[in-house]
Amino acid sequence: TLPLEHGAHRIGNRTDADMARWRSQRLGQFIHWGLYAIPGGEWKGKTYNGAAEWIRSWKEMPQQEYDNLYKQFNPVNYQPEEWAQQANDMGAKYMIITTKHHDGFCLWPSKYSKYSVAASPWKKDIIGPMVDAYNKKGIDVYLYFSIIDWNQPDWRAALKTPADSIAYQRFKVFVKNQLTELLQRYPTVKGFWFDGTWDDSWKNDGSFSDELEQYLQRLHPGLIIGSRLRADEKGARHFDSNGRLMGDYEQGWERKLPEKSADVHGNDWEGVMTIPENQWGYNARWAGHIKSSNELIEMLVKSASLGGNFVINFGPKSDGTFRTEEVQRMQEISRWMKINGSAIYGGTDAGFAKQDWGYYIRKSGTDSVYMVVCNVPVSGQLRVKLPAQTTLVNVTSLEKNIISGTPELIGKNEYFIHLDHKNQDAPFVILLQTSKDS
Ligand SMILES: C#C[C@@H]1N[C@@H](C)[C@@H](O)[C@H]1O
Repeated sequence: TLPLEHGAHRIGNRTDADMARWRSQRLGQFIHWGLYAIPGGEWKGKTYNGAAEWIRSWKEMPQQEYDNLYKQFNPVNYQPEEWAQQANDMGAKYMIITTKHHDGFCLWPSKYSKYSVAASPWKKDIIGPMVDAYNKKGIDVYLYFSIIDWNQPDWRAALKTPADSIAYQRFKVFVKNQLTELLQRYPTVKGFWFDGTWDDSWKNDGSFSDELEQYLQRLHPGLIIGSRLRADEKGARHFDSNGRLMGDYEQGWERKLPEKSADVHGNDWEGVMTIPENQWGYNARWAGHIKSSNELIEMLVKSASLGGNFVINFGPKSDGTFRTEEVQRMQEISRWMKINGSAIYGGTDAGFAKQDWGYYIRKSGTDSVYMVVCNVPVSGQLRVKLPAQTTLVNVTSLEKNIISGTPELIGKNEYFIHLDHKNQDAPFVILLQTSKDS
């Protein structure tokens, strides 16, 4: 292995209580909210094909006009308690909020930037009431923070001249000041979700990102920071030049999920997912494929079965309300989680071979293994193959009228579970109690 000063400083997952709490939560809510919700993907009658929160980068978007949108930010229907209530009903155990996206607009009245809610008609802090409302519901809060900041004159994507380096030095002080300010203002937050760390200026400064991460951990012990913050001294991101994960969990699963256990190498990881194909901020016109609640539930189940967290993204409108399709999905997921949440919370990779009918999830540290059935076989029966020296003690379903009769033993550690449940309109869950043969 290469001698790295700014590569991974820990081999293997964190074992402390803060990380165990994160690992048990499994379902999160991402919220992308900011000035981009005002145009909502449209500008002077034309629609922007990319993600709505990137509209400022659209060549036909006059950037000065975008930057002046702060004069219209006035979310008169913003009700953080309602946001927290619907997230709690959905079963989210943590929430990630964009404090500042790439456009640099701060949803808190930062001392270090004029480009914040303080300059808008709204004037007031958005983040504080949100953190309080979610924490009151027992939901942890993580702060999304974009390193890219199109509003800061000292931001550079690359350092081409000595003047660039001097400006970027000032920018790094600005970043450290804002992150310190966020931790001082919102001491109950559990971590940062960094983004916008792909440019050369950041990638080629592994020592700074390493020192910044250690500084933040000292300032706020237990802080959880994913692999997207850092680069090592050779510019490697997420995994250092020796292939070891940097940060506390793999944070690269954006709009995609691992397929099998081998894809995550036993690391903690988190997948973040949009409901449309690629819209994080509010877009008035959702085009293309819009994921159903069943699709999102299956992704959540798949993530838990592979030992990872799953975070569903929502993009509130500029007035502070949520679009109907998003409210519908929160309500449908809420109904499913109220019946089946025990299979998700504290769930992890069961170590069983994947089956066509769905996913196994082990309740961490126990012999309880949940079967989440997404595809009922035409035979109407489910094959269950247990590891060697394992006996099936009991089989129950989390809903009534799922299983018919008792499981049929068909060979060494292999059973058929016969189903009563024919018309499947959502995944259903069967709990296997197993025991190790003495
Ligand atoms: C690209 C990109 C960004 N990363 C996602 C989490 C959104 O914030 C998107 O704008």
